[in-house]
Amino acid sequence: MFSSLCRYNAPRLSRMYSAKTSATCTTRQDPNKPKPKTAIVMLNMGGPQNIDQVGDYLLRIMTDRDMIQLPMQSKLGPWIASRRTEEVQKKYLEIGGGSPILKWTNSQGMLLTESLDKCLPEFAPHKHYVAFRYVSPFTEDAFEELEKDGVERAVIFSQYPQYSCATTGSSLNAIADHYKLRPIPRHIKFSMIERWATHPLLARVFADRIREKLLAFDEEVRDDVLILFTAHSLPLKAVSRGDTYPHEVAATVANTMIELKLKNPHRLVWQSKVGPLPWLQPYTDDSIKAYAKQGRRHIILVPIAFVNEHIETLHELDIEYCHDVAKEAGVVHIERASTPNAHPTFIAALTDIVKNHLRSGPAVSKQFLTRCPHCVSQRCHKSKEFFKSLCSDSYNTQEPFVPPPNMPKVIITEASKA
Ligand SMILES: C=CC1=C(C)c2cc3[nH]c(cc4nc(cc5[nH]c(cc1n2)c(C)c5CCC(=O)O)C(CCC(=O)O)=C4C)c(C)c3C=C
Ligand code: FES
Ligand SMILES: [Fe+2]
Repeated sequence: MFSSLCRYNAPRLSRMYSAKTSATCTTRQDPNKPKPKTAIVMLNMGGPQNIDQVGDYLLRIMTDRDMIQLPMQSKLGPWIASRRTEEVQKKYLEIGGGSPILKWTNSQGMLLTESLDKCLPEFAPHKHYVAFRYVSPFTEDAFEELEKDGVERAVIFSQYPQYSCATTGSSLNAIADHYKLRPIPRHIKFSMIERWATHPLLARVFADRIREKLLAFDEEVRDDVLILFTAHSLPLKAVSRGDTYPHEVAATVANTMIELKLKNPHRLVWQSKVGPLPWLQPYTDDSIKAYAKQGRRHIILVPIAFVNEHIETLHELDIEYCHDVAKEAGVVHIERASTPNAHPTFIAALTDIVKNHLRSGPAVSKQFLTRCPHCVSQRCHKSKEFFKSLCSDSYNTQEPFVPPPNMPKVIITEASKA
C-alpha cells in the first residue's frame, strides 16, 4: 500500500507570483487595518513560486558561504546550480509548478498574529512579514517594509525550529549585511527567537501528525510500525565545526516520542544531500532499503525539521521515497506524516513562543551569542556583535530564559485545518 502519494493532493499554487512579492502580500491590501505596532518577521529560506525562479534560487543557495563552503565556490557553486536547474524544475512541476512555502508561511503568519492580538493586547496590532533568504519576498524587503509601516518593535522569528548556522544563521547574517549599508532604525526595539526545537507544543503537533497516519495501518501491525524521523542532512564539515542542528533535531525527536507515549521503534535519518562533499548519514532512502531487507516493512516517515510542505516532503519523500524507493525495496505499507502547516496546535505553539518571548525575553539568547567551537568565520563573529547591539535596548540580554512552568495551555481557535 503506497497511500501517501495517492491520498495526498499536492497543493496547487493558485496564482503565479511576480519576481518581487510583498513581504506581507496577503495583508497589505486591507486599508481598514490599523497601523501595526509589533512586527513578527518570519525568517525562512523560501522556495521558487514558479519554475522560472528555480535557476536564480539554486544559484543563491550554492553561492552562499554561510549555507555551504565548497572548494572554488565562485565557480563550483554556479556550476552545481546550473547543472541542477532542469532536474529541480521538473520536480517543482510535478508538485504543482512551485513551492507552497509562501502560502503556508502567510497562513501561519496571519493565524499567529490574529491569536497574538487576542492574548497580547499590549503589543497589538501585530503584523507578520515574510523574510525569505533565496527568493522573493526577500529578507531585506521585509525590513524595509516594517520600517515604512512605522512599527515600534520587531521580533525576528526563525521558522526553522532547530538552529543551524547554515539556515537561520545565514538569514541572520543577511540582516546584519542589510544594516551595514543603511542606518539602523534605533527607534524600533528588536529582539530574536532563533530556535524552539524543544517547545512542548511542537512535540505535540508532531505526535498528532504521527497518530493520524498510524490509524491507516492494520491493527495487528500498528504497534510495530517503524517511526522513521527524517531531517534535512548537513555537510559533515558543519557538524564537525560544532553546528547545533543535529542535536536540536534529536531533541525534537526525543520530545515527540515522549509525547506519543508509544512503544514503537524509532530512528533518526537524514535526507536531501546536495553536492559532492560528505554529509550526515544514514540517508533516508538507504535506510528504507536496509530496513526492508531486515524485514521491517511497515514504516511512517516523519519530516521533523520542516514546518510546512515543500519540495523535500512533496517530492523527495512522497514521490521518490514512499513510492519509488519503498516499492522497489518491498515495503508493505508506508505513510508520510504531514508537516505542521496550519494545525491549530502548531499555531498555539507559535503563539506561546512569541508570547513568552515578548513577556520575558531575552532579546537575544546566550546560546545564539556563543559561536561554534571551531567557527573561524569573521562574518559570524561580526553578526553576533551586531545582534547584541541591535537587540540591547529591548530587554536585559543577561536575563536567563524562563521556560513555561508547565505544559502550556492549548487554546484551539477555529483556525483553518491543514
Ligand atoms: C547547499 C547546501 C545545503 C544545506 C547545508 C542545506 C541545509 C538545510 N536545508 C534545509 C531546508 C530546506 N532546504 C530546501 C531546499 C534546498 N536546500 C538546498 C541546499 C542545502 N540545504 C538546495 C540546493 C535546495 C533546493 C532544492 C534542491 O535543489 O534539492 C528546502 C525546500 C524549499 C522549498 O522548496 O520550499 C527546505 C525547506 C534545512 C532545514 C537545512 C538544515 C541545516
Ligand atoms: S559556523 Fe557556527 S557560529 Fe560560525
Ligand atoms: Fe536545504
